Amino acid sequence: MNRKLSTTNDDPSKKDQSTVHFFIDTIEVERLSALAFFEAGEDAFDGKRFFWQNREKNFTLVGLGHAYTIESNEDESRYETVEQQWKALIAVSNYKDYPQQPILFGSYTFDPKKAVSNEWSHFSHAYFALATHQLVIRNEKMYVNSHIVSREAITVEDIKRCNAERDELLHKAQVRGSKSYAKLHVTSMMEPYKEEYLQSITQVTDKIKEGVAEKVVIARSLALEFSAEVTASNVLAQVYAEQPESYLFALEKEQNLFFGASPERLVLVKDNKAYSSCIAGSIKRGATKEMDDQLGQSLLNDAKNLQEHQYVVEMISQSFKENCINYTVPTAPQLLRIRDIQHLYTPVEGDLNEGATILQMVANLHPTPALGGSPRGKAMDMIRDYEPMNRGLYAGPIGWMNAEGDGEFAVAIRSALLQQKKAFLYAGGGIVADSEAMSEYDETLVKFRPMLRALGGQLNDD
Ligand SMILES: C=C(O[C@H]1C=CC=C(C(=O)O)[C@@H]1O)C(=O)O
Repeated sequence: MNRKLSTTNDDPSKKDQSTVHFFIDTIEVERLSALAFFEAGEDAFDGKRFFWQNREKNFTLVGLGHAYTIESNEDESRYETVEQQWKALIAVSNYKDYPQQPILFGSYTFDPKKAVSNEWSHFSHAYFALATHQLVIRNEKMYVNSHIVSREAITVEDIKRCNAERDELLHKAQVRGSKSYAKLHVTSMMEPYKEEYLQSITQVTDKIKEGVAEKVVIARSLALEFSAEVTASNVLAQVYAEQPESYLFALEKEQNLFFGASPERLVLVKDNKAYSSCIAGSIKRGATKEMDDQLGQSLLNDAKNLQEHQYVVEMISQSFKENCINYTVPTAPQLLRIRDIQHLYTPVEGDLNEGATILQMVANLHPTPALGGSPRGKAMDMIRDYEPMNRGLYAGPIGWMNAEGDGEFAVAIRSALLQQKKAFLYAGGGIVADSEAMSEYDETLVKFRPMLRALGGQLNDD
């Protein structure tokens, strides 16, 4: 076990120059379920927890409690604000003395120019947290970090309290394990603004034919109600069991839980290399292997989907060209098959320019034409004008970064917002000149399916 008292330096907030103290403690643990650790925080840290697992399942991060939060409602500068505050906080830490670095986790809304409203009113345009107790499981090794950040001097008593709290959580998680939950009971399912959505597809298609934009992604929501309050641990356990091949994420803010299972990497930065993925163009899975292969082949040869995909490849390649010394992009897409859907997929990777950071990449890449459109500015204007809802965190960047600037962000699709007895699910699709409203509608039904299944809801054809 490593143990050190806090280090101090200037305040990370630009506004206040008083001293900040940052205490870190790391212990290595064994036999701990990430879900059980999340659940163990249910009483003491309700509303202040997060969960992340990467697509490859070799990195899991769970956060309980907030040692430090960074929020911003700025438009252009929200990426910079998070970056500066995190760097300033890290500068006062002695993280190099520990086997596990502190990690900042959080998410950005899809569109900072659109005021957060309706179900999203509790969230900021940037919402990040350093956990009080942070579990990291990486390549079979497990570490729990505890963090205290304070303007007051950190006393031996504070550290004792923090360690006792951690030991209590570990005991709870190890002894109880993760619970098994009864199936959730949905009492109503509504499609808000269905007519407006169908109409918006026609309007957007007409505008694209007029040459206003090439591609615009339009989304809609489903609203569910349950017979009883649904807990975050319950939902997370369902998502965990149901979506083995995606990024899993969950982020609490007070009584709100934003969660999902996304196939889409926005960017991974590791040892000065950057990796992104172009995912656009979709078709359902087939009931038999033959049907599945036929559907996959027809997707690989479908001009409309290839066009939708190509806009994403061009934009992400351009971003890599600007931010990397060199980069590689395969010449043709392959299939990415996940439980409910198949996508066209092109991975992109490159060696980052000196000094380029993960949040600069996130700012540069988001929104790709897989969630916004092409050209970006025109597509965003059309989403603001025609899409009949507020996306909030849906389709925004969600992920983490460590003290040395490595990290990963996914695009928060296949996602939902849970508010006790209510949930809102979100899905969209790329609209090009020859898109048809009803087939776009059907595609959203396929994309709703993972979160709907996790929440115990059913579509007519299930
Ligand atoms: C907008 C969504 O998916 C995007 C990502 C992959 C494929 C897409 C498509 O084929 O339209 C969408 O661009 C969503 O899942 O809500």
